[in-house]
Amino acid sequence: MSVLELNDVCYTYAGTTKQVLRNIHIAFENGKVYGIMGKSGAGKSTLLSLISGLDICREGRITFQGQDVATCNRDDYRARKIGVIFQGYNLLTNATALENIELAMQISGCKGNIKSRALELLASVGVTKEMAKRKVLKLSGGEQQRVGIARAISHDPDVVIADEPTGNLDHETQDVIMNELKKLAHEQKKCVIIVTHARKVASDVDELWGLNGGKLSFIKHQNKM
Ligand SMILES: Nc1ncnc2c1ncn2[C@@H]1O[C@H](COP(=O)(O)OP(=O)(O)OP(=O)(O)O)[C@@H](O)[C@H]1O
Repeated sequence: MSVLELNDVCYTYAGTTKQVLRNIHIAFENGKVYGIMGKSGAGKSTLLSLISGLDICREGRITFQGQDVATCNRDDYRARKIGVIFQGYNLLTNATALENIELAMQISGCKGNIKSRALELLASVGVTKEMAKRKVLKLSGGEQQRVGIARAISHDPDVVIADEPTGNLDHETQDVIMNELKKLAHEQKKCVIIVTHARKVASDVDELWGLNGGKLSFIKHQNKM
């Protein structure tokens, strides 16, 4: 069953006439990694803003577990249902890896022993206790992105959105981060949606889609599935 569905979604920015997204239909399921490729200006960021609840879908419908995202409490939706991973990591650079996770957990209202849960989360993506105590700027790009992944899943969202998550990383580290994202889908049964230009990443997802001229079309399934 799908966790997130887009039905006939169109989008035009206020004050403009060009339709940036045109009649988008897609159903995302838990346990899969989706890749969305498209040229610069194809509408990828616009699509992610709608999916993540940063912007409201006014034409067509986006539903999360059957509920219309446009009419639900979007602060709650963003704080609890969706996790986001950014190309530039967007971590608090003056804070340690552990503090980044603890803060995210406090903001999203997590209860219990936040420190030990944060350390567990970091360990689950390969960040050791020693690394967790370092300021994030003293971590490599790949290590910072692991912290970014831990933060994105710190409130246990069903859907994890990654915007060019490996864009700043070398090929070997791209593989490591992709493996972490695949683990989230295949072992933790999250729905992982990756927007990417990287062909290597695109070749490693379970379902690949292309965004072209505002239209989303299916490209392929991963044979390994
Ligand atoms: N706030 C805005 N107001 C008006 N038009 C916008 C706005 N933001 C984006 N656009 C236009 O919408 C289209 C899609 O932009 P979007 O940022 O979604 O593309 P993208 O595929 O993410 O591009 P890139 O890969 O370069 O980040 C572009 O033509 C862009 O100029």
